[in-house]
Amino acid sequence: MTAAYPHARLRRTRAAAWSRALHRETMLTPADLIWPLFVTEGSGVEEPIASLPGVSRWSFDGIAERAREAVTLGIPCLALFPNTQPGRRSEDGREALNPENLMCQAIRAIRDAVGDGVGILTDVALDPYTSHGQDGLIDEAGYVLNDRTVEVLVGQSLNQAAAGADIIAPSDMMDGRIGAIRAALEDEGYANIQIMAYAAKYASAFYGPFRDAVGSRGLLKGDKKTYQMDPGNSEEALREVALDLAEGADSVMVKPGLPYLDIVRRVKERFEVPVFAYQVSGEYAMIEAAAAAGAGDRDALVLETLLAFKRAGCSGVLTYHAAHAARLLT
Ligand SMILES: NCc1[nH]cc(CCC(=O)O)c1CC(=O)O
Ligand SMILES: [Mg+2]
Repeated sequence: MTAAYPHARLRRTRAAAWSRALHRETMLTPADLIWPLFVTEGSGVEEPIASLPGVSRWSFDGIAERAREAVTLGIPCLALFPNTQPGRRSEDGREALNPENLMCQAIRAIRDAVGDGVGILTDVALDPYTSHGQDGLIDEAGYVLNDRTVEVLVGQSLNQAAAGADIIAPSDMMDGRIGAIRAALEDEGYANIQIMAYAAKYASAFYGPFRDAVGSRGLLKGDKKTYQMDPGNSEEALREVALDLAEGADSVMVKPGLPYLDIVRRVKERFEVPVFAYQVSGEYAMIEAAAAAGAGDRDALVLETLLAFKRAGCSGVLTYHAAHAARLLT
């Protein structure tokens, strides 16, 4: 044991700004951020999303512009989510396999704009492409079929890989998809494409604004509780992570973020692998609403919450505040 009061005074090192800087254990930099972007059709289009104030869907030219901004801001990675046109959504989500879908075109627009100046993370799941808003194929009763969905997810992953994705990020929570996708990537010569597995993704009430952004909120009947995790579970998250790592994931994701930092910590301590968190749409909206209501300073709320992810053990955070935070940090 070290000295006790009055020899030990923890306030000593807090007394001056220089000393607080010197003793700070955790740092947040723009390199810790992944910036999610919503893609829509057309050109010169910016569609604000009402439930995500400050976030818009962009057509390819706008996506390319955001990529240039990311390079300037030092944000290393973009995550893409499409708002598929209603006419291209179907029961089986086959638009996910179209080499000309919004995701693939956005990948190419980013490459044309900045080359490999940013990493491109692509979401694998069928919800932006299905007419029923579920992440996979369903039977007559509406149950999401695991193994048949995995086959489609493999095709979706290869489609994204061919378009130039750097990180394949399955967010669907089907069993066995990481192993199937990894095997297919190896077979097709994509040995260096990363997989970031949404390993512990919970059936959360915080996803509402995202479903508006990709246009699936009105389509979704029921919930996703037969595949996403129960918020009461923590041991199960470790099991999910163990399986995804064994199947070939390079890094794992915990989602949502702030209410699940205990999971981040347990995963980091147990596995010592790169762990990421997704500060989801409802969390973003909550911070924006709090700031708008005068309940706190927006910039301070943003930086404190993002720093908390780093302190909990995250290598990085997927956040809609990425660009704003990076501007505050540079
Ligand atoms: N594959 C679905 C998916 N991918 C990312 C999010 C939510 C992200 C957010 O709320 O920001 C969701 C929503 C869901 O599971 O219904
Ligand atoms: Mg799993």
